[in-house]
Amino acid sequence: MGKEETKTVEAPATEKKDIVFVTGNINKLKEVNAILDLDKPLKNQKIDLPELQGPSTQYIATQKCLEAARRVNGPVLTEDTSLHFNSLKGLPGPYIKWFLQELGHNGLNDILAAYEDKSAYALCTFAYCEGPGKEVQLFEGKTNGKIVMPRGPTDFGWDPIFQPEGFEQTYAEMPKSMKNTISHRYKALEKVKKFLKTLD
Ligand SMILES: O=c1nc[nH]c2c1ncn2[C@H]1C[C@H](O)[C@@H](COP(=O)(O)OP(=O)(O)OP(=O)(O)O)O1
Ligand SMILES: [Mg+2]
Repeated sequence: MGKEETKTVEAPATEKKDIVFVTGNINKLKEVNAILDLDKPLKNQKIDLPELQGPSTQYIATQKCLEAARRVNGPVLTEDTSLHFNSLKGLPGPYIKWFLQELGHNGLNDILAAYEDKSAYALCTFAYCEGPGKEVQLFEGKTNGKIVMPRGPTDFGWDPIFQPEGFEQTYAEMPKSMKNTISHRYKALEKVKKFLKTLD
């Protein structure tokens, strides 16, 4: 009887549901786990969530996170990455995935051929939602750089054509350990880390 009682008292500690990181992108997951370096890595569900078009990266990130919370029915973290060309007033921005898919690295360079200014910035937006219909909180990280002809391994998105400010290498050329200390994702995760601590 005493044992039963003890169990009941301990229950609240495990009542809190684990946060699920919802992404269809394996490379994001790898970087997030490398950067967060938690004792207990984030749980992951591979769902390629629909992404609405919208007036801002914040709007798109918020809607995606709400959809993730609905599907998982619990606390979720989602992430959106956009790549903004300054000459194009920030485009392709959140639509970079489709531009990259259709045009490739060379095509993205071609778009900028008409402009002197090749500067760009990578923006990472993490979104947290505790459950269906709950408020969404956003955490942003931004890294400035420029668009260059592709250099380095081609295993992750537009890494070969993004050269961060202050570096001679593209994201793709530098060791992962270097990218993970200067990247848009790293900067956003610094904020996520602080926030996660407040939940403990
Ligand atoms: O650090 C990065 N370095 C290079 N490329 C990157 C990076 N991070 C995202 N990417 C690519 C993937 C996708 O082509 C687009 C973002 O689109 P985005 O919707 O956020 O990613 P996704 O659909 O692959 O995964 P998710 O299921 O989390 O939405 O930029
Ligand atoms: Mg996506």
